[in-house]
Amino acid sequence: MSSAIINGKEIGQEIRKSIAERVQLLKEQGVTPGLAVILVGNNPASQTYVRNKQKSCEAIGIFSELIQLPEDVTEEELLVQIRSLNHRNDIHGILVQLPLPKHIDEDKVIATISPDKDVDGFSPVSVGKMMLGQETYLPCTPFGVMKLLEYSGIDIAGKHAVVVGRSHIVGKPMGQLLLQKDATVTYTHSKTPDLPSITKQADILIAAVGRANFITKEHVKPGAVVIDVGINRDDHNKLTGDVDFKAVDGIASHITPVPGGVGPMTITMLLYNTVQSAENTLVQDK
Ligand SMILES: Nc1nc2c(c(=O)[nH]1)N[C@@H](CN(C=O)c1ccc(C(=O)N[C@@H](CCC(=O)O)C(=O)O)cc1)CN2
Repeated sequence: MSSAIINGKEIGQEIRKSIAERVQLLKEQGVTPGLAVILVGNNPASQTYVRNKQKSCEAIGIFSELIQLPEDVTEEELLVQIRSLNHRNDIHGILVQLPLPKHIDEDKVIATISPDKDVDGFSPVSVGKMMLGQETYLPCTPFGVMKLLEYSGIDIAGKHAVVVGRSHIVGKPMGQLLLQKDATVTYTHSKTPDLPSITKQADILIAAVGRANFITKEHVKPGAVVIDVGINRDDHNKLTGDVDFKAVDGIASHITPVPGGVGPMTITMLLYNTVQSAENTLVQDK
């Protein structure tokens, strides 16, 4: 029997409907949520993601502004743009599309975004608050995975979750969010010896290693929930996840496809965080 598919496109659409209602309520109170997106250089994948973010904003009534900077922009020029956006009342969320060119210090750039507008949830303040379980903007991809599990009725408490990958933007926060929902979390990565012996213990397996088809049937316990965060392109530019879907289908109880799984949720949660930020300004004004 095939595994149940967790459809991120459908779940994302459902969440976007409720975000759109919140946008309407904000507009009735004189606030239009605004997102500024900074894109440096000509990376084709980044251009696509940014275009999709803008289209998604437009579809639900969020104002979006694109700031395009050349590949050779200096770090200081980029920081000047961010500082200026930090002060604008019509901008509630700021994101810098990653990756950045090598000559720019990504950490410094992210730390310059005001924590109040850090709708990507990447800044040291946001990460620190998340670690402490305090209210903050959660990083969009792991936040989206949590919503996929919730909407699919998958219990987390008491489950063994294994995260494969330790990036700042997915692997590390993913484990933290699962831990906060009372999972027992094991972090693994590409250098973990005998990886299958650990991943095979997972009730919930998160693949966020950034290698096409890295997770095969030898890694998966029958009945596990498999979440594929990978966005890899093969030589023909075909999108492939970190999980060998065909091999794992039928072994996992639930699985996310690529495309159409986690990816659409990343943008949905960005919209969610931007609207949350706009709502926060109303609370602060009171
Ligand atoms: N500032 C940020 N940079 C990057 C982030 C991020 O969250 N913030 N994440 C990724 C890229 N990303 C968003 O920026 C992203 C990746 C994939 C998708 C998505 O919808 N994927 C679709 C397929 C789309 C396609 O055909 O290419 C899917 O999986 O169905 C959305 C957003 C790195 N940078």
